[in-house]
Amino acid sequence: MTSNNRPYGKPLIGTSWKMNKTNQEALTYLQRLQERLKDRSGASVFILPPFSALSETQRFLQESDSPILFGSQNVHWDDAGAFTGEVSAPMLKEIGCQFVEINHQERRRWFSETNETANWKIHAVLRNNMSPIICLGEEKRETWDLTEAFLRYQLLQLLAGLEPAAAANIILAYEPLWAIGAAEAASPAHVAQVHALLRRLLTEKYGITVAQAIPLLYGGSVNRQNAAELSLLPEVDGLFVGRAALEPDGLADLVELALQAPSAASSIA
Ligand SMILES: O=C(CO)COP(=O)(O)O
Repeated sequence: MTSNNRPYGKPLIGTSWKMNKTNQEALTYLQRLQERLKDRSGASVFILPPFSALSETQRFLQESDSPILFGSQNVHWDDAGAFTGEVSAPMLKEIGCQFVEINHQERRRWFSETNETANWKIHAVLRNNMSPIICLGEEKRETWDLTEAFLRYQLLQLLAGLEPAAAANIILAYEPLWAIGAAEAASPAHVAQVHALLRRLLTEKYGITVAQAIPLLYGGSVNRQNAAELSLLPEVDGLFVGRAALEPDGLADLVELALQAPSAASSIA
C-alpha cells in the first residue's frame, strides 16, 4: 500500500516557527528562503507558521510558484462547533495546508495535550486529507528498556483506530523532551536505535510497505554542527528544526548539509 499524491521526498526538512513571526516577518523569511532554495532540488522543505500567518504564507508560496510546503502547528479534533478560540481541519485545508503538527511536547506541557486528544486530532487531519506530523518521544533519559516501553505505548495510543491506508499518510517526528531547546541533540546512536524501533513497530502494525512509506523525522536541537551526521542515519528520513531555522539562512544551510549526506538521495517509498 502506498500513499497517493504525496508531495514530498527524502530528505524532508522543516521547521515550526512556534509562536514567532508577524505576517510581515513571515513574508521576509519566505522571500529569503525561496531565494536560497530556488536552484536547490532534491529536498522537500516545509514551514509551520502560526495560524495568523498561514494565509499570507499560502498567498506568497502560490504566487511565487514555490515548492516549499506548509501547514499548521495545531488543530481541533472536531470539524466545526462551539469551541471558542479553536481552528478546525476543514479551515486549514481550505487555505492550502498540507500538514498539521500534533502532540508537540510544548502542547503537552502548556496546553494539556494527551495521547488521547492527539489521536482525535490525527483522525481529524486525515479525514480532511492532510498529513499529520505526529511528534512523539520520551520525557526523560531512561534505560533503553524503559524508553522502548514508553515509545511502544505512546505510538500505539497515538495511532489507535488508524487503518493502513490512512497510516500511509502520516509523518512521525521523534522529539524527546530532553533534547528540545537543549544544549545538545540526542546522540546519533540513540536516534538510530529509536528510529529502528519505530520502523519495527510500524512494520508489526501495518506491514513493511506502509511502514516504509512513513517518513521518520528527528527533532530536538538540530543545528549546523549535527545536521549532516543525523541525516546520514539509515532510518532518518528528515529533520524537524526549531531555533536553528528561525532565520531563513539557518534552514537553507541545514537543507544543504542534509543533502550532502550520501543516504539522502533516494525518495521515500
Ligand atoms: O521543537 C522542536 C521542533 O519541533 C525543536 O526545537 P529546537 O530545534 O529549538 O530544539
